[in-house]
Amino acid sequence: MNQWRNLGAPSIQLPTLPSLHSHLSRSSGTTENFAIECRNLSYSIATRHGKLRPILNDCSLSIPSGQLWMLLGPNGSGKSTLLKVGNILAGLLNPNGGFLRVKKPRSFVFQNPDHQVVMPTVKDDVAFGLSRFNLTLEEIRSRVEKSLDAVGMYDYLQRPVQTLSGGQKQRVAIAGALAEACKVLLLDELTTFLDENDQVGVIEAVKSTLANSNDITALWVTHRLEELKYADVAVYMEDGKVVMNGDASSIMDFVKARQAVYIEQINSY
Ligand SMILES: Nc1ncnc2c1ncn2[C@@H]1O[C@H](COP(=O)(O)OP(=O)(O)OP(=O)(O)O)[C@@H](O)[C@H]1O
Repeated sequence: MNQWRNLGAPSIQLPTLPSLHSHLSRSSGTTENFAIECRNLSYSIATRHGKLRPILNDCSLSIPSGQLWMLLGPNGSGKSTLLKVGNILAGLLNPNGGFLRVKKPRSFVFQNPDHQVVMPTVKDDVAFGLSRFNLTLEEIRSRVEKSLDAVGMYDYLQRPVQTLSGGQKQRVAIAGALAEACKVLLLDELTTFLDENDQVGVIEAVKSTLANSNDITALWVTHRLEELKYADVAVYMEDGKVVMNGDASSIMDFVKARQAVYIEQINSY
């Protein structure tokens, strides 16, 4: 059973920060317009020596519905962990403090395309998660077709999944989430194993899905600076913290400046 299809876990409201929560409600009137909202979120793991090791430290983000946000940062900065905490469903991870709300239904799509598809054909794969809803065959067919159309994979309806490229598998996985009426897509480095064509195909599929829906939101983890131009907002993380968020060009400048400092340090040794 692939986990990305599990939907419907409750939003969590963590026990701390009552004053901050009431401040949010007061200042914005409502927080309902945010698809993902976290405030001062922390997550630690217990080490073998019984100590707590912080992985996420005081992270705050408010992502409005309908937007594509990208999460960048060096290896180990906590990007995937933040996404997994946002996925809370199936008890994947439990944060230790802060406030988190993620709109439902939400789906998590993983890095490796071969872990996304489970059924023999494209249409069966997209229909797979719909069996637990009380839908007629006609409704299932309509949802499968519409969601494949949304990611540009309608013509592949009958194709055996093993004949698809990595990027096409990722798009089928996203179609599966859309068929289940997913409102939040949590996308973890989907383009890592893809060639340039597939990379562009996947990100453009996500972008056009959001543009045509208005209320689907995506949080996209990436290492690729060239993908930033698709983002409404980009977030840079370091050492488990959100260091900065802003438009693509300001984050690009920031990352390049960070890289320049790093290279200078290496060269000075
Ligand atoms: N279950 C775990 N047990 C121990 N350490 C963990 C666990 N999960 C994450 N970590 C550590 O937390 C830190 C953040 O990991 P995470 O995978 O979130 O980083 P990332 O920014 O997504 O990295 P990358 O870009 O390499 O994928 C890393 O140092 C990682 O080793």
